[in-house]
Amino acid sequence: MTEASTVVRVAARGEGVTADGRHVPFAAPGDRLLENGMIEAGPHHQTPPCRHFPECGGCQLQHLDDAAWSQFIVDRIAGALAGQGLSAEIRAPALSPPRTRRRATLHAEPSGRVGFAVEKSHAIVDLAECHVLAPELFALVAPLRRLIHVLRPRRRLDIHLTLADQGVDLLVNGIMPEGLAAAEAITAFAETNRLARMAFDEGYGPEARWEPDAVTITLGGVPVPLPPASFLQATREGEAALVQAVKSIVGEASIVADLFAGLGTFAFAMPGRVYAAEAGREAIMALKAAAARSHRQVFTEHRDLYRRPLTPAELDRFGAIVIDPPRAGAKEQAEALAASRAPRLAYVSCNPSSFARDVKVITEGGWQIDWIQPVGQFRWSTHVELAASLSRNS
Ligand SMILES: C[S@@+](CC[C@H](N)C(=O)[O-])C[C@H]1O[C@@H](n2cnc3c(N)ncnc32)[C@H](O)[C@@H]1O
Repeated sequence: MTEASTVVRVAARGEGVTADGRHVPFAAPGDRLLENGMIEAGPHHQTPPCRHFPECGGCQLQHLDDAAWSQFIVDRIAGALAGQGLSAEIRAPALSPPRTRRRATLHAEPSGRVGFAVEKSHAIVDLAECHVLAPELFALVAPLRRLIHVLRPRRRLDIHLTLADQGVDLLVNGIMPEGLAAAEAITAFAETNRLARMAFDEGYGPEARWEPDAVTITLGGVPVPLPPASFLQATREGEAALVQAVKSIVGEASIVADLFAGLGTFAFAMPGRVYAAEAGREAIMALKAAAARSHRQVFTEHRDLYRRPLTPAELDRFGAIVIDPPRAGAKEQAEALAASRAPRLAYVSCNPSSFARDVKVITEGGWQIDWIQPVGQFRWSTHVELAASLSRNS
């Protein structure tokens, strides 16, 4: 029998919850809350691997072993569905290993501190180690610190790092360096660290100061031009798990719609003809150029799917539909999907709450959820991603 003080689950924000409903920070399922307020570690409580945990805002769940983290992900999805009166088969989550994050935003203070922001604060943890970033990204932290001392920013900078085909693509927001000393320091930094690109943006758009070769990211075997700070799935492993799930849903459909297509993560993985819609101008132009160059049958449309969702009649032309909206979900598009007669739908989501809300609308139109593949690509964080298979039942 479970004691009242035993932690039985992890809440959406990451704290443990006891059988009698008390919230306990940094407690894992199986831990016990003692009378003196201390936690007695249970079998799923692991020693956090990083010295910066829990101050660093990059991770919230390093005290959970992988089994408990998986269960958290499944519970989060099941809970969001239950909130809408829904349930579904939820498969075992595909977890990305440590040190595989290929895209991250770090912050730098004028003092030279470089790292993630402290949870619920503006302070920055000066990173001495990181167990989630790909080694290529982490290797830049110390050299960045030295560069910041030369650039002498007046305010905090946001540094977007992306691992591209040619190396790391770095975009620094908040400064446009001027003068010879800065120019020389930037060139030396980019050259020594073999950067693919280094760009700066002070609010008027990115300006590349280093880009020896055109920067690309290969998606589905196609090198796609990579605009600075583009959306990409956070890890290669996460991308592969989502792509595999989407491919199994789409099957042999000869024409597929990829809605909220980004740079074409799913469009370029599809076997047949693809229609790709995306509101980001740079992204859809990159996708279009890559499709033309690689002779892929991908038809692109620069379209705001919140203001102008595909209509049921437009959707009915496709053998399968893939939708991967931002965190807010796709309320307007979900309403049209509910009325569409397209046979298959792959809904990819980074937010179980908006997913459940949209899927509720879609199922009311005669669809059913076949299964859900969760993906944990933000290791030790409370972010949850998923790909869901839906088909018409009437
Ligand atoms: C979660 S990302 C998915 C991108 C892509 N499917 C991938 O896996 O790389 C969501 C995409 O939706 C785009 N987006 C945001 N709002 C949009 C809108 N109103 N209409 C169309 N696309 C939008 C973003 O630019 C972004 O590329």
